[in-house]
Amino acid sequence: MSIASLTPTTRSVATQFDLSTGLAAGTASLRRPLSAMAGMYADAEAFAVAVAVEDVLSYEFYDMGVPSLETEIAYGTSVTYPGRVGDEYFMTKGHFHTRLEAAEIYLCLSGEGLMLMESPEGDVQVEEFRAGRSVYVPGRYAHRSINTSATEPLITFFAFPGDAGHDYGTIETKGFRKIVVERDGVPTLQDNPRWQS
Ligand SMILES: O=P(O)(O)OC[C@H]1O[C@](O)(CO)[C@@H](O)[C@@H]1O
Ligand SMILES: [Fe+2]
Repeated sequence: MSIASLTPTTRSVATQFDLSTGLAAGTASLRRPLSAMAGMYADAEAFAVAVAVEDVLSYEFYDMGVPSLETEIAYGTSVTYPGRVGDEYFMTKGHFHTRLEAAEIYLCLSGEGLMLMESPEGDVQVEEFRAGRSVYVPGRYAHRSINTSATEPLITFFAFPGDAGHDYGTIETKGFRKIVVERDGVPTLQDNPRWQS
């Protein structure tokens, strides 16, 4: 292959991700400390205590700066760290896509967890993440990654249409219908007591 024959671009076409950390040296990630998750966890008291004790990094991910165009593919890695707020596992905020019909694909690189998905009509789907397993998030489904390991980060690679956009407002206002908590050492799906119709 002639590397010189590649079309010059203002953006890098190749990125080296460290498979043990999920991170790309020299590329800035978007970092979400626990304090950025106010209102997301069911146990508000446990959340306040956890943030006061130490505002740890709960997850980080990459926005590789792909143009927001239908013809482009936004991608990156996402790293959700192990931890809990009360009985609820560390998780991403979660979102619908602004273009609701836009789907997304995830490949789990390491760790273990769940993808929680929910349609506006209230259909809830849960899929398992483990190394080598992909999870396809259909269009119209809000999605949230949840790390169910007590020790290992959940590392995924994701890709979605460049013009999908992120609608965080709906989840910030209403929450997901379901949450995942640890019961007798087992990840368990239960109704979200803070969900608002
Ligand atoms: O955007 P959230 O819900 O905080 O979670 C971050 C994850 O979602 C994505 O936006 C992909 O949909 C990624 O950047 C990352 O995997
Ligand atoms: Fe998404």
